Amino acid sequence: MACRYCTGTPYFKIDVNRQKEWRVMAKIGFIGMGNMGYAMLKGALKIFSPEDIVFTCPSESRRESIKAETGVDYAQSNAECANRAKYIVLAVKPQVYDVVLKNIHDIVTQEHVIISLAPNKTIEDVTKSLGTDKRVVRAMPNTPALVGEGMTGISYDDNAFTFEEKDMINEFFNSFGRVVKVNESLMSAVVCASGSSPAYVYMFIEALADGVVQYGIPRSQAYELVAQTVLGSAKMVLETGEHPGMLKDKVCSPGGTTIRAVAALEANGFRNALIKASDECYKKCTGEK
Ligand SMILES: NC(=O)C1=CN([C@@H]2O[C@H](COP(=O)(O)OP(=O)(O)OC[C@H]3O[C@@H](n4cnc5c(N)ncnc54)[C@H](OP(=O)(O)O)[C@@H]3O)[C@@H](O)[C@H]2O)C=CC1
Ligand SMILES: O=C(O)[C@@H]1CCC=N1
Repeated sequence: MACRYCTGTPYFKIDVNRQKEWRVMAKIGFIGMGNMGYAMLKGALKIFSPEDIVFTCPSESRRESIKAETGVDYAQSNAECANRAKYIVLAVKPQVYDVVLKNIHDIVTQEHVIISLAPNKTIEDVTKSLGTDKRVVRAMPNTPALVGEGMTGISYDDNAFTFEEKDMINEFFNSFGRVVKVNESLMSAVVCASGSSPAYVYMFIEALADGVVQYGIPRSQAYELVAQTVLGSAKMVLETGEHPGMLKDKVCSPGGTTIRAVAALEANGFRNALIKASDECYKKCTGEK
């Protein structure tokens, strides 16, 4: 028998009375509980209570373990999850979007707010699948949401949502970090800036730690030294408002250690490597070869 998560139709017939019961039970429904869904859930629980949330994912053991860990109840199918929440987060890979959107197609109403996380799916793509009267927010969060330090870019049609809904959308994304609203044409650039870039930041931390472990610092101390430095430097940019170049200059004593390291980075194409990484990321988002 086909798995209920893989078929295009809800696996059960919707019971109208049960539907009403579900509707009042949770505000936010996560479909998919992988890296991003779990990070957002954990972050959101710093503000929302478990009763405000419902989730689903195909693996029963994962559903049980997340429920045991967080107290958040799960739905047994995508359709049930959509039926139990107003704000539905599509935290699944783009490859399974079609099947998930078919699962929830008959459940989603004009009252729902669909939050789509896939980098290459436009608001129009999702509304085409669900019906053009359906309301979609496109969002690009990142995994630091897990520790309440996420960064999310969002895009939506201002006229499609009430003030209360816009407040709730902001409250939700702010519950696990910061949020900025951008024009949808800039969402691929947001993927490069904050969606994918945590991976390169971890590479930076790992490489810098490798560099100093050579000189005898224990690895755990190397990670602490480097990670706190990244955190502090990021905070300087956010909180002082100073240009990153000025902040860099303040570290580079004339004839000192830092400028020598900076020169080595420039000689090895440090900035260029990051700009080229953004180019590749952008191309992947937009489908360009
Ligand atoms: N990871 C990241 O840093 C970021 C990811 N995103 C986007 O978020 C989305 C999710 O990514 P990510 O969390 O990394 O992916 P994962 O693969 O880690 O998680 C996907 C989740 O969806 C579940 N799933 C698979 N098939 C179905 C189905 N048919 N119905 C319901 N659930 C299903 C998976 O279950 P199972 O594991 O059992 O297959 C898993 O729980 C993607 O669109 C991604 O591009 C956006 C920003 C950052
Ligand atoms: O790599 C990806 O496709 C997803 C989107 C942004 C981060 N992870």
